[in-house]
Amino acid sequence: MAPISIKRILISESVDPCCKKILQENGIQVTEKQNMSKDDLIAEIKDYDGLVVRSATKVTADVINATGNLQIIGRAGTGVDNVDVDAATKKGIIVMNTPSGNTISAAELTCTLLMSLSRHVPQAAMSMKAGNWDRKKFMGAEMYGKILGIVGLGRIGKEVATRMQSFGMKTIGYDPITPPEVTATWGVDQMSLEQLWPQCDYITVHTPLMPSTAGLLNDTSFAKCKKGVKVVNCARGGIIDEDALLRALESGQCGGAGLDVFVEEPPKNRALVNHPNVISCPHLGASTKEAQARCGQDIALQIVDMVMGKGLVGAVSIRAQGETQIGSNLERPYRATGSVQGGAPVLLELNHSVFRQPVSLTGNLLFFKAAASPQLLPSVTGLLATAGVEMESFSAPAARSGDQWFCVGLSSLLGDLGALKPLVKEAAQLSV
Ligand SMILES: O=C(O)[C@H](O)COP(=O)(O)O
Repeated sequence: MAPISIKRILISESVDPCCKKILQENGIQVTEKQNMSKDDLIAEIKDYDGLVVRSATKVTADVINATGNLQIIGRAGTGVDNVDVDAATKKGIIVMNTPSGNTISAAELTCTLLMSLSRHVPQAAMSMKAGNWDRKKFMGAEMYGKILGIVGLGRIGKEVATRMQSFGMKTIGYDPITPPEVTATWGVDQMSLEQLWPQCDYITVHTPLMPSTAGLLNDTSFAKCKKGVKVVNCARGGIIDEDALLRALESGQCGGAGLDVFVEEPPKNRALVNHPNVISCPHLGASTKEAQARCGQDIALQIVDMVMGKGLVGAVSIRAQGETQIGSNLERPYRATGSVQGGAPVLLELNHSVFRQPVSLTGNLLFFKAAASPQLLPSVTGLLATAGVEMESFSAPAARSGDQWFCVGLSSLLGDLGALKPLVKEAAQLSV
């Protein structure tokens, strides 16, 4: 990968100081400006080669179109739903995130909300502050022996599962990508959502917000749940339909909700926030010193690597090298562009969170365009193994969703695409 020149970076939110320090040590000029309006950002952005954000900065198409020489949008955190990745990709701007820095913090907050819901800790604390001593009102329930449904079994879902198992909970889950045989090794039985809803005493969601997950818990799914089910959302506002949730809380179908995220932040839906069985936080999932230090460091080092031509770690979109966009085939909010020559596979250095592999990858995914035949995958992986390419894990997500892309996660950075060329040729023959 050729080095990319980045001289000036704007950090538009509160990002750990180590980020600025690392960038400056590598010769990049850094400006920090917080709480900018959209107009301020549009006026400012044209002077920068890079932008570092968290979730509050809305990097819309208007902002992206106002950029002059912007090369990189770095998200110090996981969710990129505040960035118009399509608009950035069209303009050749690389978008990258730091998907693992806040995993533990988000999982710990989820567990905190699950346990707070079971013992009404926030409500009891408020009652105490009001001068009361009410031991009857806050009768709770044990977590022990209860069933926790985890929708979305990526990094955070996995960490939540193992923590809550230590409280004696039975964990079941659903994920369209992570294979059931993998989650079984973490003690999570996978099943369809239809099977999952009626079994759960508690449900927690850990998916990105995208068309297929918006309103995942809605009137219909709440109706299928056990009466009094308690739900937690530390992922993204809108995965649980807020109006449906309020109706379910009012009817008692939902016994309580722990919410860290909202459709609008700060939330306008005061009836929801003020409901006595709702406990909420102002999007604090990643707000720990440890998570912020990791995310700040990760994004700075990833940008420095990119500047030095060492590769694109954590990229959720890459600079287009060819005509074909393959991301839209993947039913993911991420977009990948790369050169696809005559249907041959392409090596993309992409954020492994796209496929949320069960083990940590270095960020390399190998895509194969194939005739939607799951039988092809063993041939391809066999081919890679013969060539001595190590694979940490692999999946065929596209085959599962009925389209025509295969993906293999590689355990090491291949760096030199040339090393893969003979394989690419052979795999292409396999795929036609
Ligand atoms: O997507 C994320 O990383 C979390 O929601 C945290 O967002 P934040 O960086 O704005 O706290």
